[in-house]
Amino acid sequence: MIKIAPSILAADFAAMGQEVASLQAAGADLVHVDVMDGRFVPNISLGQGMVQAIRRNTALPLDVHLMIEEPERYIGEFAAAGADVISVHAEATRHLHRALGLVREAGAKAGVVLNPATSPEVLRYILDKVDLVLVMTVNPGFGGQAFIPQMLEKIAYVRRMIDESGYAIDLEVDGGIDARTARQVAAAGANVLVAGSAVFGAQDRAQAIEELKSHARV
Ligand SMILES: O=C(CO)[C@@H](O)[C@H](O)COP(=O)(O)O
Ligand SMILES: [Fe+2]
Repeated sequence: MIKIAPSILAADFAAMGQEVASLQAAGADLVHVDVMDGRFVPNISLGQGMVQAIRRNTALPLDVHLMIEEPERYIGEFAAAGADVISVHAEATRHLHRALGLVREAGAKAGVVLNPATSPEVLRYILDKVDLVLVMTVNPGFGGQAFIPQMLEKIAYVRRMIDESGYAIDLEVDGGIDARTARQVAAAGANVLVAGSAVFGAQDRAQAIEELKSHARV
């Protein structure tokens, strides 16, 4: 089953309540929330207050993508704000294993994110600690970037690692996902697709989500 997680980075921030509320009826499975600190990535987006406000406007699970240095400092606050999944970048913490444990202790599902240049080998000893692996298909920091095709090989490699581990772990991809790349990433083994521009840039969001799902059915 393919799940679509629209990224609210591409939404109208001045109308976030309505933007988020419209997603469930449009067929979204999760709401992807990009948190950027201006240090780990060269952009600042939103924080715990916005996550709380989004929580009040949807029953969909909140998939919080932390693009912040030393994410362990804020895991408790994002969990309290209503995050269902909290994903931390492997590159942003010295103690990835501990950070993932903190996410689960805080009551959220734990995700680990890999930048395009990061080897999937970093997952080798932590697969028992994660509910989700997120393979970045662009360099994090901005919406609307072009998909990096070399990531298809990494997605397929991570899919094999997950299947061999025997754990129930989602494989998410993020960045440059449209109908064409949706088909490619799903064929490589991804089952959760983040889409910002492809959903919020469409005239009809329900149609855009259905189109992504139908292209990903392989
Ligand atoms: O985490 C990020 C960017 O850092 C993403 O979630 C983007 O917001 C996805 O946007 P599109 O590439 O789909 O427009
Ligand atoms: Fe993201």
